[in-house]
Amino acid sequence: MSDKNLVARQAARQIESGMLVGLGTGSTADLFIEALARRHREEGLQITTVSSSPVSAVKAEQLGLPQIAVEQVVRLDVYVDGADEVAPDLTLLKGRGQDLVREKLLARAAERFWVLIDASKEVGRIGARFPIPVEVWPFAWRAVRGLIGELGGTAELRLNQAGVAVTSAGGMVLDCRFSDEPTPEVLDALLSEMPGVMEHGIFHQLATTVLVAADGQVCERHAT
Ligand SMILES: O=C(CO)[C@H](O)[C@H](O)COP(=O)(O)O
Repeated sequence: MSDKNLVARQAARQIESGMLVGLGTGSTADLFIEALARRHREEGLQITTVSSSPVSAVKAEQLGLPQIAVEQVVRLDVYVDGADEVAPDLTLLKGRGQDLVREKLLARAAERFWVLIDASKEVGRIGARFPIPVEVWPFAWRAVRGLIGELGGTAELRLNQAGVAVTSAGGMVLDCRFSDEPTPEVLDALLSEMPGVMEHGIFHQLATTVLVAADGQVCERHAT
């Protein structure tokens, strides 16, 4: 069994009947949705789910998981998702999947936020491997790129085979790099208050537990 599958199953085992569970997006989140659906089907686990993206919503529906719309959510018991990078203080980098707005909304509304990774996602600092995704209103992308430049960063408009990549919330994505990198805390604050920004991929002080799989074992790291 792959490390991703192992960590997904371990997280699914920790879900209890009666919970409202937020479903993340990505290949690890997909494996968690499958493991959760198996428990619902075979063990009669009674749960309600809410999805962070149309892709996860379709998957949950196909597997028969009860769902509510994100519009109905005020608080949820647990949000479970993957990440692209995890720093030692449990700051995350997310957003390769382009569903940042709902992902952060659910992560913030959750009592607990469990992050599922394999050890390859652990980094010394956020942005070590991937650029920081910044989701922008389409009309604002050049202006935001200019503001990123004023902070000493560079920003590249994300493209895909169809041309410009458009997120599930209708935004465009600037993949940003900072040579003289501000701390994640400072960058989080600067990007969060920047006009034209819908959301960004730094998840600071949101994860409560990171489940890390390596060599067939899962260990848990908890926020202090
Ligand atoms: O942030 C995300 C989507 O926006 C994903 O959780 C992240 O990209 C990890 O994906 P995967 O589990 O496929 O490695």
